[in-house]
Amino acid sequence: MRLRDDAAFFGPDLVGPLTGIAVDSRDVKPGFLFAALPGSKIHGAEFATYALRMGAVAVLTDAEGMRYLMDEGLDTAAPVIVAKDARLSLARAASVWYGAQPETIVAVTGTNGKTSVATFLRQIWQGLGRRAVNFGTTGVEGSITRPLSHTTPEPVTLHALLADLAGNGVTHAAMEASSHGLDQRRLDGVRLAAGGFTHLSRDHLDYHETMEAYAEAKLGLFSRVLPEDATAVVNIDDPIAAKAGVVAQDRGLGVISTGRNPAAMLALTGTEFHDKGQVIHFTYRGVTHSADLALIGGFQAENALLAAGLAIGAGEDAEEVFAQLEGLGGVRGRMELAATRQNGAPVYVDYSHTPDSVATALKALRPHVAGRLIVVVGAGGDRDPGKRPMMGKAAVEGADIAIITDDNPRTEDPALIRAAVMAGAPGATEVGDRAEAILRGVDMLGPEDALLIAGKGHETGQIVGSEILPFDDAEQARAAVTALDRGGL
Ligand SMILES: CC(=O)N[C@H]1[C@@H](OP(=O)(O)OP(=O)(O)OC[C@H]2O[C@@H](n3ccc(=O)[nH]c3=O)[C@H](O)[C@@H]2O)O[C@H](CO)[C@@H](O)[C@@H]1O[C@H](C)C(=O)N[C@@H](C)C(=O)N[C@H](CCC(=O)O)C(=O)O
Ligand SMILES: Nc1ncnc2c1ncn2[C@@H]1O[C@H](COP(=O)(O)OP(=O)(O)OP(=O)(O)O)[C@@H](O)[C@H]1O
Ligand SMILES: N[C@H](CCC[C@H](N)C(=O)O)C(=O)O
Ligand SMILES: [Mg+2]
Repeated sequence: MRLRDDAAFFGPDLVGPLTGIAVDSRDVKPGFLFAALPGSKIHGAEFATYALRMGAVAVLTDAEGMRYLMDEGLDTAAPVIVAKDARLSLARAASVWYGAQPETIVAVTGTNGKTSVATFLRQIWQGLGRRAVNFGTTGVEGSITRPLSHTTPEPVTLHALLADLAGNGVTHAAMEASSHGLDQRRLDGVRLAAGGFTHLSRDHLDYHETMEAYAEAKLGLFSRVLPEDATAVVNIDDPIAAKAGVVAQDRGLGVISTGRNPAAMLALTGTEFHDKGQVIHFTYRGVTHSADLALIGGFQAENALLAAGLAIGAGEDAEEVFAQLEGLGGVRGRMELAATRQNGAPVYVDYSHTPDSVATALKALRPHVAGRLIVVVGAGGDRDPGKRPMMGKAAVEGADIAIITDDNPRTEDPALIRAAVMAGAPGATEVGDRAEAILRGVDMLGPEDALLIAGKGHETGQIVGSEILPFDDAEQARAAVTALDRGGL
């Protein structure tokens, strides 16, 4: 294997075949290339000696890593490859190493809506008879299922997965491109047919620091990762997504614009909400269409349309794609009707964990609620602290009653996280224990009311410290309804 000309080689040529690639020294086996990457806490080069002891036969690193190795006086017969951008070289190396990828791969980015769009796209493909998967936050779903620990896996895991999918006959894959994944070049070795952009709002500033840097990371999908024969599908209601369309157009890529803006090529022109979802009217290249979607929330219609645009952009016939829309099923933990009280009041579980998505989810429910809208919400620990009061504000502004509780505290003090959320939520009630908060919310429900449990969606555990305790919002909602309606409490 040769990494392209943006890398320099030090030491002797590689002797013998490589047997694998690892980014973590603890995963190295004899014959491996060890990618010693710059980290947020430590440089991977600090683990090179250990990796070599475990049998690594080559090391890939950057200039900083090389300096460290020279300062340490690393004495090895193994070649050291120094790349300008070691993460990019790793992505390309992993792509070459694993080789096979499904024929048609689409990536979707944006602060919210990635999992939803990827899932809808997979459903559209499956409806058209394709062997398809979506993968990201909820693992690999569709024709094949697998667990995943990242929304966008790092390159070695990603390319091992793509080769596995291709080997199992999967021809179509819809993947999520997280901003961390784009910034760290995790998907730069993936051969993409199309890329989508939902919208950008505040999140992950603990990592990106500024909204500009966050937007720049997302735009990388369009300025760098998509090949020139790919299509960009962007929601032009959002200014940054619209900018992605311009970036793509400037590079000569095909562009399909979507959104409520009448100028969009695939434009959402009207919505009628009903009990089970919404009838949408839309135009594509000037021709009008309608579809009855079994999905709650205007934003879900926007996601469905973006998914349709991506299917078209990746080569499907538009009319056949639109015929699939009525069959779309909801996404686990996204506006999921988890339980209904005997008096008819619904309890929804939604993965809204940013200020914008809390506001969007509450706004989406409003037309369906004649009485009071109640929300149970909290913010995760070890994540952007600046979003906490903004989430509290979105909760009290969008709901009639807000209960502030714990999400995943991780290594932080949960009381301090709640205090930060409460600072933006005057009039809200604080209930630390999430199960109790859900029970209290369910207990308040009158016949015309509705409850939204926001933040954890499909998650089945609560991360407290370094432990993951079993916890499932939908299950807790059902338990609370059963206990209250059958007189169990
Ligand atoms: C903040 C972030 O993205 N971190 C990623 C980064 O790790 P890091 O910079 O913190 O690494 P570090 O601990 O400083 O270590 C530096 C290097 O030394 C290596 N190491 C470390 C210890 C050791 O014993 N041996 C060893 O070789 C590490 O593998 C790493 O390559 O590089 C690692 C290897 O590529 C990633 O696994 C790791 O993801 C961590 C686990 C993570 O939690 N990432 C999250 C925030 C993330 O990526 N989330 C997005 C979703 C976001 C969304 O909601 O949209 C995702 O795509 O999942
Ligand atoms: N198009 C959209 N516009 C605004 N909010 C949305 C949109 N789509 C989804 N949401 C909100 O964001 C939440 C998360 O949706 P989804 O899981 O599809 O996003 P995601 O981008 O994959 O999130 P993550 O970054 O955590 O993986 C939903 O539960 C909903 O509240
Ligand atoms: N991918 C997001 C998920 C957040 C989910 C929420 N439940 C939390 O723990 O903050 C993140 O890692 O920031
Ligand atoms: Mg996701």
